[in-house]
Amino acid sequence: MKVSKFGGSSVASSKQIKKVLNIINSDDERKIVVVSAPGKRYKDDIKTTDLLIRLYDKVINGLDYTNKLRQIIGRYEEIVSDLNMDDQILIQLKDKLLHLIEFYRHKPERLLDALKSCGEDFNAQIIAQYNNDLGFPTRYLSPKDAGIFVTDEPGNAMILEESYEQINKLKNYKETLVIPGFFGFSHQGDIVTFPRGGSDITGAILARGVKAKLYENFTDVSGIYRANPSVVSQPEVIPEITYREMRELSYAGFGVFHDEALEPLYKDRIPVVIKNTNKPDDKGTFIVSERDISHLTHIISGVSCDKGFTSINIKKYLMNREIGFTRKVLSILEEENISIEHIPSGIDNLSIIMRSNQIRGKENRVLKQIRKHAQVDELTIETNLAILMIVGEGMNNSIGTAATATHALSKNQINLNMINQGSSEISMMFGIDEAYSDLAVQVIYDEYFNKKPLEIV
Ligand SMILES: Nc1ncnc2c1ncn2[C@@H]1O[C@H](COP(=O)(O)OP(=O)(O)O)[C@@H](O)[C@H]1O
Ligand SMILES: N[C@@H](CC(=O)OP(=O)(O)O)C(=O)O
Repeated sequence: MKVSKFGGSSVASSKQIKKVLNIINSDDERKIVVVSAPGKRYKDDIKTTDLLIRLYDKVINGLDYTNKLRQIIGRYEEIVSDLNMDDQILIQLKDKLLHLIEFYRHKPERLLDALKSCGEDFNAQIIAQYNNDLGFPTRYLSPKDAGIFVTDEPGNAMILEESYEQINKLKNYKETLVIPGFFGFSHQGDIVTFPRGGSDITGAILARGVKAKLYENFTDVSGIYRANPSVVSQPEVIPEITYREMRELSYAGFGVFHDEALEPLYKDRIPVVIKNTNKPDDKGTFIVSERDISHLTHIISGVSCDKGFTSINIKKYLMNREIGFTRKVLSILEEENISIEHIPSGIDNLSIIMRSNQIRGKENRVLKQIRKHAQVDELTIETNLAILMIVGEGMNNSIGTAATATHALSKNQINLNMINQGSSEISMMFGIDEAYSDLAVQVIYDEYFNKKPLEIV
């Protein structure tokens, strides 16, 4: 059995939905289908999820929201009418939105999640009904009926382990199931969404639950490129990549597959393939637990860069001798509920790197607390930092990877604020100024994929 997830661009219009259904109906093993909300039909289009967030903003600010409501229903109206379906369903969708607005008006966090979930929920209902009308037995299943129970953290849900037992029973359905991505239900019965892009997570949860032989993730590109295609022109597609390589690359900005979607998959070693809805015969990229690195064509698999980091830099003479120093500093961040990403350090210095949105608005308080409790010699804060990540299983067995990268960056006047090599030795991380992030990816791509011969020891 395969679980197949179709992203927003794959279900953005009736034309795309027909392609999706051709793919599903051409393979009997595609029994569980996860769909996103209608995404962008063209470059400057607005995703339905973003329209729903705008609707929420209007409601919460007491503004007239009729136009926003019309715009959202308009997305589904276009699909329903192009598919020649009965437009009665549109009345139900509108009533559902109005009911949610009324019901949760005084519970903003609940309202936001409930409205956001409608994007995928409405699409799943329409797609299931249309395929069933075509004569392919198909059933819409809500995440509640599918057994997707999650933690009660609005916008940031995590699957509860006990869900998997109920999800496993989905194997018993005779029909093809269409399940909306992006949300689950708390034990109290509330809708709770995953982080943005979270339909990938729903697909992964279902794939693990039914122990699928393959999790297919259909999108608008023919696999994972070695670098973001909006930064590097026509990058190569990666044929095969391991979970841990993918985790590091998606952490640092490979938006094509959600980094949290790997977690449910890696324990049961369920392989993933990223494929193109518009070119389903292209091979795509396989994400697997292990790959043979004895005949590598490239030392590194890919390069990515993510912006929006902040670094707190601390210097203190004899820091290495002071027991509990790092703990003292980290507990200040913990008290402020700030999660941190990296802690590169030396004998007398320590940097703590976090996503800027974690510390925004709390900077002065945090610095004041560090000064007060840690008696440091120097304390600075750097914003607008980017993290450049060079990743590849081949790095472990090769020499000179770091030298090649640093040489390429320095030749292009890109200053390195920080270098960190993970103990896994499959990645190297550089802290650079945000302004250089695109250039850094381009020069690393050129260095490794446009000319560099292999040197394996
Ligand atoms: N390294 C990469 N490889 C492939 N696509 C990437 C990469 N980095 C960023 N992307 C972008 O990810 C997009 C697909 O992800 P997403 O927009 O979430 O698709 P979907 O609508 O299918 O969910 C691609 O169109 C591409 O622009
Ligand atoms: N629709 C949600 C969830 C999602 O996964 O969408 P997409 O498949 O378009 O990335 C979002 O926009 O965040």
